[in-house]
Formats: sequence, C-alpha cells, structure tokens
Amino acid sequence: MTERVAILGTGNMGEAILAGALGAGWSPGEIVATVRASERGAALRERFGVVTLTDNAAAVAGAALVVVAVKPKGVPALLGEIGRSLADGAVVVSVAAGVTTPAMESELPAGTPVVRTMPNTPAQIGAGITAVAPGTAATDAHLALVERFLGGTGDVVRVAEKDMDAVTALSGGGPAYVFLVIEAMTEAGVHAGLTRDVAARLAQQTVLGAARLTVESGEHPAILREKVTSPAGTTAAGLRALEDAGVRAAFLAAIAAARTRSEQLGA
Ligand SMILES: NC(=O)C1=CN([C@@H]2O[C@H](COP(=O)(O)OP(=O)(O)OC[C@H]3O[C@@H](n4cnc5c(N)ncnc54)[C@H](OP(=O)(O)O)[C@@H]3O)[C@@H](O)[C@H]2O)C=CC1
Ligand SMILES: O=C(O)[C@@H]1CCC=N1
Repeated sequence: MTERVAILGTGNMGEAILAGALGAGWSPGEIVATVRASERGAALRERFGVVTLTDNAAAVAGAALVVVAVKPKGVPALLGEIGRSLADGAVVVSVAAGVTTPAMESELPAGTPVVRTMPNTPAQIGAGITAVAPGTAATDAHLALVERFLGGTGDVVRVAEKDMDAVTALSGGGPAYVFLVIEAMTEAGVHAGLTRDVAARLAQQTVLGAARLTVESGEHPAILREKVTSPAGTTAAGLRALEDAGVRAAFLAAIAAARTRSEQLGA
C-alpha cells in the first residue's frame, strides 16, 4: 500500500479506523492522525506508532485519502481549513452522521472528490461494516481507494446517499444496541444466580455465535429462532416475555428515532 492517508479528528471512531487499518496491514508510516489535545496525540503515537499533528492543513499535504472524523458540527470549519492544502486528486471522506456530500462539496474547492461513509466501532478489530456513497466528483478509482482502506476495517457496502440516515441508525449506532443487549443479558444471568464472569461469557459468546450462525448458515433468523424454540419449552416462555415487553416495536422505534436524529444533524 503506497498512498498516504490522513485521519482528521482521531477520537473514538477515528481511532477505531486507525486500529483496523493497521491491523489489516497498512503501515504506521502511511497514516497521519490529527488531534486537538497534545496528550491525546502522545497516547496515539505510543499506542500505534503513527505521526500525530494538531495542524489539519499540514496533515493533508501529500495525502491521497483524507478521512474526516470530527463531530458533525465541526465538519464545515474543518473542510474550510484544509481545502487549499489538499493534494491534486485527493479524495475527502467523511464519517460524520448526517453531513451530506453537497454540504461537504460546498466547503471545498470546486471539483474535489468527496465520499460520505458510515462505519461502526467494530472497525477497531476488522469486524466493522461501512456504507459508502460518492459525491459528484468521486470516480470509480477514488471509490476503489476508499474501499481498499476501509476494507481493512471490515465489510464495505455501497448505498445511495438517500439511504445514509437509515444506515447510520441501523449499523452506525447498532453496536450500542447490541452492547446494551449483552449488558442486559449479563445482568439477567446474575439475577438468575450466575457469577458475573460466567454470565458475561455466556452472554457475549451467545450473541457472537448467533450472529455468526445467521451469516454462515444463510438461513433466515426466524427459521434459526424456531430451531431453538421447543413447543411449550423454556425459550417459548422467554420469547413470550420479550414480545409482551414490546422488544420488536422498541427496535422499530429506536431505529426510526436514530434516523430522524441523523437527518436533523445534517439540516
Ligand atoms: N462513535 C461512533 O460509533 C461513530 C461515530 N461516527 C461519526 O464519527 C465522528 C466522530 O465521532 P466520535 O469519534 O464518536 O467523536 P469523538 O469526540 O470521540 O472524536 C472526535 C475527535 O476529533 C477531535 N477534534 C475535534 N475537532 C478537531 C479539529 N479541528 N482538529 C483535530 N481534531 C479535532 C476531538 O478532540 P477533542 O475531544 O479534544 O475535542 C475528538 O478527539 C462523528 O461525526 C460521528 O457522527 C460515525 C460512526 C460511528
Ligand atoms: O451517535 C452518533 O451520533 C454516532 C453516529 C453513529 C454512531 N455514533
């Protein structure tokens, strides 16, 4: 891999992308990461061996790929800061919720290729999924570079930009919903008399195993669920309690609320 990459705003998501890319074989010398606080830079240098800077314009000089990973409200100012320093043909990628490609393009020199993406934090261990949607000047070659870099952090899927707020709600924030489920199942196991360590192990591996089985068997989750649910058995009793509590409706409401919030962040 020969292109230089700049990650601007290396917080939770930026660090997860950095860790995933390095784990996939990108070398620390190919990536520069920017931060606002110098102590944060020192921690990233020590952990990953990358160069860190606080000057975003200096960081993008010579970079073929620029990943913007600050909070949505910080994106316009950051793009204004780097526009004049971008290398010829550099592609600017944003991971920010809600920020559209026209909004990015309006802050950058005319014709700058931009790509809106939505990753998630399992990127840190190469198990993420990122949706990508190109702006008007992004070519297949630009998308190929973006997909090669983000492919190191997990799966990559192309979507229409109009679907990005729904993606943000489902997979961008999705790990948080699953962490909540793992936390709740663990706590329930403790309530049922298991030690916390055993309950945590059972909950984590159950979620991991069920996710893998869904992917690797290719079977519909409803069929897999039926195979667990014996007539008048224990699982039927548990599922009944979940349906009574409105779990299915709660997920519909959660993802609708998150999609609305993503739309608001971009407005
Ligand atoms: N967290 C997640 O799971 C996901 C987040 N995203 C998107 O990623 C983006 C970042 O979110 P997240 O990582 O959670 O937020 P964080 O606050 O953890 O990360 C943002 C980082 O950018 C730094 N920063 C802010 N302004 C500048 C600047 N001008 N120059 C350099 N560094 C700067 C912040 O420093 P300081 O703290 O010192 O201000 C912080 O370290 C958001 O736009 C979000 O929508 C997308 C998918 C998933
Ligand atoms: O909560 C957020 O706004 C960001 C975007 C998706 C995940 N975290």
